[in-house]
Amino acid sequence: MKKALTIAGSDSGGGAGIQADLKTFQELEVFGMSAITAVTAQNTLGVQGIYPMTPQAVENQIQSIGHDMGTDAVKLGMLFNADIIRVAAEQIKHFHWKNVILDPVMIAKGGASLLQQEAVTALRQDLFPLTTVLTPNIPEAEILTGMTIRTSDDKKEAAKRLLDTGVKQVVIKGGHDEDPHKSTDLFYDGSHFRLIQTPRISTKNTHGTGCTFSAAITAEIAKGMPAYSAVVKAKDFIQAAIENSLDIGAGHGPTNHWAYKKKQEQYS
Ligand SMILES: Nc1ncnc2c1ncn2[C@@H]1O[C@H](COP(=O)(O)OP(=O)(O)OP(=O)(O)O)[C@@H](O)[C@H]1O
Ligand SMILES: Cc1ncc(CO)c(N)n1
Repeated sequence: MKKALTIAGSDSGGGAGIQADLKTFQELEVFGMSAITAVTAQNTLGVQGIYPMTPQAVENQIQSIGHDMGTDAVKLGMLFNADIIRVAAEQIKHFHWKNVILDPVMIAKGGASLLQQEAVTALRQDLFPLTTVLTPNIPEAEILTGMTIRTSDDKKEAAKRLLDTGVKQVVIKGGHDEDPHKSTDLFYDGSHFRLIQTPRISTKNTHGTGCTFSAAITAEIAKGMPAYSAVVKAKDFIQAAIENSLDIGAGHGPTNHWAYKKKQEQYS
């Protein structure tokens, strides 16, 4: 049984954060474990409250896993502040964990800040050098590179700049780009650019798309799949999850974590 650890925030609404990660791990048949960085009071309408854990609490959770169970891959999501980022980086180094997927979560849909502004430097300095796959959306990639991203060439330039910081591979996600027909993610490993494209689905139910996508990458890497193939599979997973999204709540509803597996079963 392969294992995956998510170090991230709790979403009481169940569509993003730790909850999305564990649901995705379960569907992709890896054993999911978690270290919670913050508890959010959240639903499909927005974030009503954020309660960060102490850095010690985060450290202790990671150590409990490291000393006993170990993990085949680690996913990092909402980390909230620089102290939590430092603790996560130290523990990843301490346990020599190599498959690190960093989703640099900054702002929730609706605008709530899930990462303190001054923590961006810690993210770059402490975590980027340990990162196997970085998965920013367009606004996050803009903040991390200091450039505006509009065109496909801008995405490529941003990907190059991100690799200069020590990250091994990057996927710049296309959920926020302006193409009304396609949602295009750009993968870059330092030598080849690859575009992963799917039809854009017209829906308001996109809460947790980013978390689910990077959790699927993590699960596949934990099972031994190379990074690019893991990203392609994760794109299929999130496409099915958005296509069959759940109309729960009055705002941005969650994606459907069952959909990918159901689709596989139908065709087999
Ligand atoms: N409307 C859509 N139709 C098809 N694919 C989409 C759509 N929106 C997002 N995606 C895909 O979902 C994945 C996550 O991308 P997105 O840019 O939404 O992440 P994010 O902004 O980090 O998500 P979150 O809102 O959870 O933080 C990507 O693979 C992207 O291409
Ligand atoms: C806890 C949490 N992590 C990440 C996101 C980004 O989708 C969110 N909304 N909530």
